Amino acid sequence: MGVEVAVHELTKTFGSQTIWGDVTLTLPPGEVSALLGPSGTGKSVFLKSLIGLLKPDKGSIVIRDVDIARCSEGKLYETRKLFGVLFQDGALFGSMTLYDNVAFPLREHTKKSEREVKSIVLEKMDMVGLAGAEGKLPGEISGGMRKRAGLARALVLNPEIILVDEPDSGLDPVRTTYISQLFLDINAQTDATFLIVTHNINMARTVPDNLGMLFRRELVMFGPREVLLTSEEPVIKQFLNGNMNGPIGMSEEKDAAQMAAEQAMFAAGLRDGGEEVGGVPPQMECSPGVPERKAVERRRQRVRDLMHTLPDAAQDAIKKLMADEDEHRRKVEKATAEMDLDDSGNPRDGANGEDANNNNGNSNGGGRHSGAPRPQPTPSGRG
Ligand SMILES: Nc1ncnc2c1ncn2[C@@H]1O[C@H](COP(=O)(O)OP(=O)(O)OP(=O)(O)O)[C@@H](O)[C@H]1O
Repeated sequence: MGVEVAVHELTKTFGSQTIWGDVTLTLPPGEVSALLGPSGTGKSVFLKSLIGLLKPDKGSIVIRDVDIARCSEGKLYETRKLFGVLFQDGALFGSMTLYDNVAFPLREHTKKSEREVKSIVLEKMDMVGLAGAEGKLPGEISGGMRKRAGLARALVLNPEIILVDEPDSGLDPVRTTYISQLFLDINAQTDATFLIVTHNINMARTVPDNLGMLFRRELVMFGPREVLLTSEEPVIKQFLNGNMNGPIGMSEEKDAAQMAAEQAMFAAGLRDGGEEVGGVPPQMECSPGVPERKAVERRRQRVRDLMHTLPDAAQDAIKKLMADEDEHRRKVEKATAEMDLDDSGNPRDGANGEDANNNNGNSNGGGRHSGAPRPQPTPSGRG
């Protein structure tokens, strides 16, 4: 299972500029979390602080009992091996083939033979859907493929924490959805803890288990995604609706006087440019054939435990989604059972007992193409 990342009262400044202060959040092990925030609020600085590339001024980041905000260089080096990072453009070496790019961390940080390197590189390239493209140069492929190659490289050392910086930058909406599903597939196959920094509202609404937002030099909120998606907090509503009506301004936050003047204009009918996107959509699923994410059941338990601490609107949304999800599972199980029966209602060869379990429940298969594809009925309301 991925590891927990516990951030406590973290503060980062550059000179007299406080980027954010007293940030406290815990990335639950093996779950997918996303961090939102207007441009310049320090999301990338936060990612860099998590991997120890930037030193915070105050607070702690505890991973497996090591506080990487103040540990020795040796411990930091060791702890960094738990991380895989996908930078915005994939950060590939332009003169190397995709194969050599993906092999790079293995050749740099391990003593594996070229045969072992090849087996790992091919496995990870397959996981990200790039099998066959090993000989290409980064300049010969699309931006989306470069990101996937960067992801394959981030995976070769089997990271337990995967950080992703703005995966949607430069991608069209369809490719953004594909890469979002790839993150969930990889989460299912590795059970690694994910943190995705994004501006993409659709991704934020449908992909993560948990959602947070940075604004005005602080973490406005962090928790199960239903909490942010049902929040009445003006900055969160404004961001999720992508409109001009709220505290986020053109280049910085608005002051009270400007807010009041604008409110009057919006009330008088000035259009705010956004489109109201209310409610909590169902979470995206993994690709057919990929084992279920282990995080799903753990998160359910965790959310049930903290349910009483959540706002009413979030509780209602969680209960409804859980009921829908149960119904969806029942349909999938029924369809799977029907698929495993012949016309006379008898189990088909190999579809009984252990064999059937292996096909559906094998989480050690690694590749996204392993295991029999499962039917995936679409839950109601899914786009
Ligand atoms: N090494 C540095 N030295 C000084 N200031 C820095 C440094 N790195 C980042 N900053 C400042 O920190 C602030 C936050 O930057 P950051 O790139 O983390 O924002 P962001 O939220 O990721 O923005 P975007 O969404 O536009 O990528 C900016 O004002 C930036 O200029």
